[in-house]
Amino acid sequence: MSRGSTLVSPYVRFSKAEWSRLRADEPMTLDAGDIERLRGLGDPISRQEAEEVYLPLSRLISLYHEAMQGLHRASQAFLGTNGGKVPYIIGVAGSVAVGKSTTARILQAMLSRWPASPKVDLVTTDGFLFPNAVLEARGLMARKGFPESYDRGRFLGFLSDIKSGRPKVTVPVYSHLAYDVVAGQSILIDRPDILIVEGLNILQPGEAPKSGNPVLFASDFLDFSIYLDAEERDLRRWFLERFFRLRETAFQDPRSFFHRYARMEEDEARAFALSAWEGINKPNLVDNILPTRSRADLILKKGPDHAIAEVALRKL
Ligand SMILES: Nc1ncnc2c1ncn2[C@@H]1O[C@H](COP(=O)(O)OP(=O)(O)O)[C@@H](O)[C@H]1O
Ligand SMILES: CC(C)(COP(=O)(O)O)[C@@H](O)C(=O)NCCC(=O)O
Repeated sequence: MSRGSTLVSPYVRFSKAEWSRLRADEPMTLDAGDIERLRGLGDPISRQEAEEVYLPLSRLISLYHEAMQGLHRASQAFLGTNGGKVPYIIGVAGSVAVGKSTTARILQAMLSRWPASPKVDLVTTDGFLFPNAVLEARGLMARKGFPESYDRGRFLGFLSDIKSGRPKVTVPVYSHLAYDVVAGQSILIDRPDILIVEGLNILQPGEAPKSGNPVLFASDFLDFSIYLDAEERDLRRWFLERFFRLRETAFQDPRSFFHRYARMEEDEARAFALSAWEGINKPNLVDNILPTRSRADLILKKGPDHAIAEVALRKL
C-alpha cells in the first residue's frame, strides 16, 4: 500500500518579533526623515517597522550578495577569465497598491549603506508596458498590468543585458500623470552593484515562444525575489484610499490623465475606482500575480494596517 508522501514546505516562517531579532547587532542606518521621504502615498511605514523588517532583510541580502560574488570569483578562476562585476538583481513583486514602491525604495536606501554595494539602482517594470497607442490597437486598454500589456521580450532583453554586465542599459519611463509610457524618455542603468526591479509581473513566466524555444522567466535573472502579500480586502481598501488621496493631490494637476476624477462627485469617483479594482486590478491579482507568490524567495505578509505580520523565507 502506498504511504503517500508528505509535502515539506519550502519556507521557514517567522513572526515579526522572531524576524526582527535577525538584524543581529546591525545599526539602523535610516532616520525618521529618510523614512518620511521614502514612503509611498498611503503607506504609513514607521522607522521602527523599517528597523524591524528591512534591517534584517538588508543584512540577509548583503550576506547572499557577498556569497554570490564569491561564487562569481570561483567560476572566473575556474574559467581563467577576468570579466567585470555582475549586478545582483532583486525583484519585488505583489499586487497593485500593496506598497512595492515603498519596500523597494527603503531597501535601496539601506543596501546602498552597506560597504559592498554602494551603487544600488531601482527600476519599475511599468516602463516596459506597451504605449497606450499599442494597447488601444490591441484592445488591451482595460488590461494594463496584465502579462500581455508588457513588452516582455524587451523586459527579458533588459534583464539579460544587465546580467551580462553591459554598461549604460536604457529603460523606458512610464508616467502615472500621463497614464502612458513617455516617448523619447529613458533612464540609464550603468553597472550597479545591486539592481532592484519592482513590478507586479516580475515572477511571471515569459511569453510562449513562437517555435520550440524554451519559455524564459524574468526570475531566471533574479538573484533574490520578494513577494509583498496582503489580503484582497485590505488591498482593495488601500487602493480606494489611495485613489481618494490622489484625487486631492496628483489628479488636481490639469495634465493628469485622471484630472476629471478630481472634479467629479465623490460617489461617482468611488464607483470608478471600485470598477478599476473589480474589473482590472483584482482579476489581475487573482489570475496572474497571486499564483506567482510561491516562486518568491521571501514573502512579507502585511496585516490590515500595512504593518508586516509574518515573514516566510525560502529554505529549499
Ligand atoms: N493614477 C496615479 N497617479 C499618480 N500616482 C500613482 C497613480 N497610481 C499609482 N500611483 C503611484 O505609483 C506607484 C506604484 O503604484 P502601484 O503599482 O500600485 O504599486 P505599489 O502600491 O505596490 O507601490 C505608487 O507610488 C503610487 O502611489
Ligand atoms: C502601472 C501599473 C500597471 C503597475 O506597473 P508595474 O508594477 O509594472 O510597475 C499599475 O500601477 C497601474 O496603474 N495599473 C492600471 C490599472 C488601471 O488601468 O487603472
